[in-house]
Amino acid sequence: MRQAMLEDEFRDFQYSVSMTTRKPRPGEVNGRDYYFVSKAEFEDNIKNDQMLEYARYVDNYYGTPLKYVNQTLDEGRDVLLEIEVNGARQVREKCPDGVFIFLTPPDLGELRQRIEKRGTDDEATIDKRMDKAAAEIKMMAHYDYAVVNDQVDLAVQRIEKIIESEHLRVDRVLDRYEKMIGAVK
Ligand SMILES: Nc1ncnc2c1ncn2[C@@H]1O[C@H](COP(=O)(O)OP(=O)(O)OP(=O)(O)O)[C@@H](O)[C@H]1O
Ligand SMILES: Nc1nc2c(ncn2[C@@H]2O[C@H](COP(=O)(O)O)[C@@H](O)[C@H]2O)c(=O)[nH]1
Repeated sequence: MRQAMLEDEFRDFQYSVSMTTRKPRPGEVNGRDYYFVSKAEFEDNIKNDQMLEYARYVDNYYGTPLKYVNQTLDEGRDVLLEIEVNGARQVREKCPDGVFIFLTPPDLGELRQRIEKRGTDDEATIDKRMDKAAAEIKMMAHYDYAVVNDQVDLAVQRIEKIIESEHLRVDRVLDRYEKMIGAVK
């Protein structure tokens, strides 16, 4: 589902395309779903400080290239990162005003069925992904919101509401109102 659904629903937001050393799944397109790179290329990006964050996840690197995120934020637009928990912790440290949403399956049995149905992973990899999923749920306390992905359209609506509300937070708009008051003095 990745960005196809999200971009459709969140027209004002830019989805950040991650970099990974994972092999593309059937139908995945380089530069749209991920930048698929070699381990050496990924490690070069780390060495050259070109990643906002990165992590190892089930035998592969995943990370967010910094350049695109900075460019989008400089244009005054929101950036949507869909990343695992270790990366999210790094982003929290670097971007404390970010909003952190924990997206969770209805339960782990359902998640296993979904991954099996996708048909892209062998049994050992599915086991590793399930272990990760269980461990990640323990990190939920470090997030701002929890959204259950029971149905994609409902999950999207919940995320959209969070983003809308976050834009209305006083600490995000106060500056604008103070300028308004200042202008009439
Ligand atoms: N609400 C849902 N109902 C049914 N199937 C779903 C739902 N959400 C996701 N899926 C499917 O479950 C599988 C695993 O989804 P999941 O979101 O974990 O992986 P993904 O979309 O490939 O991206 P990523 O793991 O990188 O976040 C995918 O095949 C996805 O299409
Ligand atoms: N830390 C990061 N995690 C990422 C990034 N892009 C994706 N992910 C997460 O990896 C797992 C596995 O993804 P999959 O496509 O192989 O199923 C999943 O939890 C993604 O959210 C990233 O840039 N940084």
